[in-house]
Amino acid sequence: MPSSDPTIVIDRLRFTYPGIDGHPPSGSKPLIENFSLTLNAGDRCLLVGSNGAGKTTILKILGGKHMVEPHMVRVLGRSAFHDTALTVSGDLCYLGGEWRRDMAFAGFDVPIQMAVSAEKLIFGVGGVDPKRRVELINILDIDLSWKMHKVSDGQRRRVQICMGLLKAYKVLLLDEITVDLDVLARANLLKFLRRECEERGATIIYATHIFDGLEDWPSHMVYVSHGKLQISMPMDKIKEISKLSLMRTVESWLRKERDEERLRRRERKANGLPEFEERIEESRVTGDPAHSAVRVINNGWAAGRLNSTVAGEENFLFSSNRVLRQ
Ligand SMILES: Nc1ncnc2c1ncn2[C@@H]1O[C@H](COP(=O)(O)OP(=O)(O)OP(=O)(O)O)[C@@H](O)[C@H]1O
Repeated sequence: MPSSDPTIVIDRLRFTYPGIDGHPPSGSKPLIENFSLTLNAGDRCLLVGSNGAGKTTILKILGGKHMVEPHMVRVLGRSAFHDTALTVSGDLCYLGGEWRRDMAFAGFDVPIQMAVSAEKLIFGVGGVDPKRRVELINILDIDLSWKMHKVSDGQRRRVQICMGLLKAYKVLLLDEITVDLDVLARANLLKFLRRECEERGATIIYATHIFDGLEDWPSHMVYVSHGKLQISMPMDKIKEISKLSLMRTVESWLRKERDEERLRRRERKANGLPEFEERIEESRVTGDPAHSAVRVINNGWAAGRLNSTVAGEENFLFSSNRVLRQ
């Protein structure tokens, strides 16, 4: 029986990406601010927002990849960053950006395109219920003899998703993982995920820009803009308020946000200010490159259990910051 305690509690979350010394650059504005959300066992929450709104950041914080104060984010009553047993046990599972590029296999990062069979990869994941494994192989229609360096992107993704879902998680965080899947594979996967919530009481947060086949999937919707929670509602409430389809509803929210943003930019410009708000990083200021000749070389490196890629090649104007939890 699933416990009646909430599975996810976010309480006035505030987060700023760390600078080179592991601390937020002084004077920087938090990326995520005053963000609260509670979800229970069985909830399927769609996380939506425009590019750069903060969805991935929120999922990574929930997945224990960024450090925040322990009381701000509780997953299954624990702090994911401080309590590594949450992810090690498989109770908390995060499938997102880095996972799409490399995959965690038996505790190691191995390239997704190596000359190895799907069978070897899938059966290499230990501590798995064999019935669940067979079910996932069928749902994702995987041919176990596929060699990973000779399959299509979508086929490779199916193997990867299968591996990611093998353990019976209690909380699953999905950062758009279905981009390469064909319509059938995506529909089957969504059906499977829904059943996981209904029958096992799993909680899923799914960040996506693709609304095909999602009309009746979520139990909750969360809309985030500029790191702030705009809407958090059960799906039936959303349907009461908006008579539009899910995609059109989200489109109307984003259009309104963009129009307001454009108006703000026009006003800034009219007042002689730079059109785009300047962002403070380290002791340097970045923003509209036309207004700032400064190159950004900070990569959010923080000591301890955080690492990051280091850019700073001569021709790079902007680095793609990446702070990862090992
Ligand atoms: N490592 C980092 N260091 C500093 N800023 C970052 C870092 N990663 C992301 N950001 C900034 O945080 C903001 C939110 O990024 P995030 O990836 O969470 O957005 P998103 O909603 O997932 O966007 P998308 O829909 O494009 O995936 C962006 O403005 C981005 O520039």
